[in-house]
Amino acid sequence: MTQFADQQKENTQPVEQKQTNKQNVFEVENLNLWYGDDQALYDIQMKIPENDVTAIIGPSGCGKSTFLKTINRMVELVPIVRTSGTIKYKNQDIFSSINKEELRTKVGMVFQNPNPFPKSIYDNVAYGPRIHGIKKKDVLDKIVEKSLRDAAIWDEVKDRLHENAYGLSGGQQQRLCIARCLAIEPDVILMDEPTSALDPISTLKVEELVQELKKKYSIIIVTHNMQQAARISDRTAFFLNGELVEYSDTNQLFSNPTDKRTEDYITGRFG
Ligand SMILES: Nc1ncnc2c1ncn2[C@@H]1O[C@H](COP(=O)(O)OP(=O)(O)OP(=O)(O)O)[C@@H](O)[C@H]1O
Repeated sequence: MTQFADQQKENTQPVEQKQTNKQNVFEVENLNLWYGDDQALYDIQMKIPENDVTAIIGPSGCGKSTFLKTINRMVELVPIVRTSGTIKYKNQDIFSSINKEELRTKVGMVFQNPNPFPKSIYDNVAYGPRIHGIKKKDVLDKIVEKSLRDAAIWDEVKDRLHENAYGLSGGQQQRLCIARCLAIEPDVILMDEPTSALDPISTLKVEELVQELKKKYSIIIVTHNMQQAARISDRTAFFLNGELVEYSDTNQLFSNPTDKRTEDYITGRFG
């Protein structure tokens, strides 16, 4: 574990946007978002590199989930939402150059509570590919096996693929949901507190899985758990009251934060 800083610092430095050699999967500029008259995100600027694990931390209500749901346009399911600013996914403006369905195929999402469909394990994973027109059994069989293997759950379910997914434990259900997400071949996986409903052993399995998945996917994970962010992420963004206060390499953010508010939060002075 990284040591948290305990030095007092002046709150004068700008949000760090360190350049990396990697391409960015997302480039967010001047993003503002309102629910009706209430503003939830303020002028967010953020470049998210590919094949990194990017953690989003911050106290309850600071806008973490809203931000996550904005970058795959799920937030628009709330009718009163209004946004301004630009978000580019691989250089394409997500509001004008790519349609929502295509974006959501490329940017999959895993939620806080495992939410398998009331179907068999097999049919849960085959659901997305079938919607995308894949009908042949041998092709679906391969996709299902590969997705379950990549989600590190194949060995546990290979002999019960046609049993109902609700018969799995919570941790297994969450890895099944990750397999379901992988089956549509996304580039990016958004995870909204994916382990907060899981026991410590299931949490560890999902954390290990995230480390494997980042070899192929870019992962953006909202977590309340700062130790988890420190363990599994390459970069961390700290949100507070709808603002992005600090965004940098995870080691730096936890060991040498540039903003006093970040330091207060990671040292447990509030939140
Ligand atoms: N559907 C909605 N309608 C109106 N306001 C909303 C809606 N969803 C979120 N908000 C408001 O937007 C702000 C940010 O909420 P959000 O859920 O993004 O925060 P969060 O950091 O993810 O919180 P938590 O850690 O508790 O999940 C809060 O003030 C919240 O009340």
